[in-house]
Amino acid sequence: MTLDEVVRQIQPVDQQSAAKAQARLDGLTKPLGSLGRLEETAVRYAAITGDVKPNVPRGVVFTFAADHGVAMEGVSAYPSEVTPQMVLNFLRGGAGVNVLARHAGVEVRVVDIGVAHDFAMVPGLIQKKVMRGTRNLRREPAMSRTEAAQALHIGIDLATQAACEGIGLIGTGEMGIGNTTPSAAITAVMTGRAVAEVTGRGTGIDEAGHANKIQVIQDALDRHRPDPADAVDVVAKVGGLEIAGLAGLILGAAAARVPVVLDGFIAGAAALIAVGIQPLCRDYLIASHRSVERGHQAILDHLGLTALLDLDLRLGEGTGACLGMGLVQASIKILTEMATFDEAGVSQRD
Ligand SMILES: Cc1cc2ncn([C@H]3O[C@H](COP(=O)(O)O)[C@@H](O)[C@H]3O)c2cc1C
Ligand SMILES: O=C(O)c1cccnc1
Repeated sequence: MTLDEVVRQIQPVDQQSAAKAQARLDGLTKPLGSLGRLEETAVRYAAITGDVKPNVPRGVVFTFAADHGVAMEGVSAYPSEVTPQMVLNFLRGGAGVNVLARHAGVEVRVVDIGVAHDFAMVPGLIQKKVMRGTRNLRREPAMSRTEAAQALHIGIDLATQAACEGIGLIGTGEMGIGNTTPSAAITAVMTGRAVAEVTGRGTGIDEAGHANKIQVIQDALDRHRPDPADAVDVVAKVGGLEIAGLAGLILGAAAARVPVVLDGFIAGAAALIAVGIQPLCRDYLIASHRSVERGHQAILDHLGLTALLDLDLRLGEGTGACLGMGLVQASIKILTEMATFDEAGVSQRD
């Protein structure tokens, strides 16, 4: 599918199914509205899928890995070698996302979309490398428009394929040392906020490192002047391969009517790009948690989303998404397994 085809395929969510799900929730044995955000989540699931009696879906979290030329500017507390090292850790099942995915009963799929390392044939790794890391966005565009489009398509294809396999819930994950820098750049451009307002400390840089990171991002925006009305331009000039891949994943999932559970700040930046390309895909998003990273709240506000959890997480990988997917599963069970007042013979309110 071309990007235009995917964009055209995305439809508004189904308000009739939402109303039916809400009516069922209102008839369950509990004070009206008392399951709060869980009810809202079940309603959103029904609106997205059009299914008012859903089975608990199979879930997959996609962890896209890529490197960043801008890491050479000292914007991260960790070296770029960590990116491929963590990819191998994901494949062995030893990372945070693996643990929380097992806890939620969801699968992790690890995608090399642009790691600056040549992996041997590693079992389980989805090899889709567009290039060995982006260019240093302080000095030149991170990617060409063609490279960004390639990364978007990889995400679209993976979501489309997952939907064909019957996957009913998709989570976003990422790994890429330096990637809070392009994410903050995207956030500044797409929300119109000042760079300092949306730039945080990522893996834990100090005060001086933080000031440098803000300057690096400001230099990039001054140099490239990305056009907020053209989200592909933004992700190409100041983005990352995993961010473009995740934006494609969101678009592909929305086109297939599969709900997407967003992780934290980097996922949020990808969502800004996806929604910039097709505003309708916003309604296919569920925000799992509010990240510690400064700027994440600005993204949630811009998208009109409220996070389900606030656990002071700042890891990424898809860790928060796994927890959020567990809550989506819980909300579906409430919708389908709980007894109504009639069924249970419980008296309704006067
Ligand atoms: C061991 C380790 C595991 C990680 N897992 C996710 N991240 C997270 O930290 C990085 C972003 O922060 P920054 O922009 O400051 O580099 C990304 O790789 C993100 O996924 C990790 C970082 C480290 C060091
Ligand atoms: O919110 C996130 O996704 C995040 C924050 C800091 C570092 N890595 C990821």
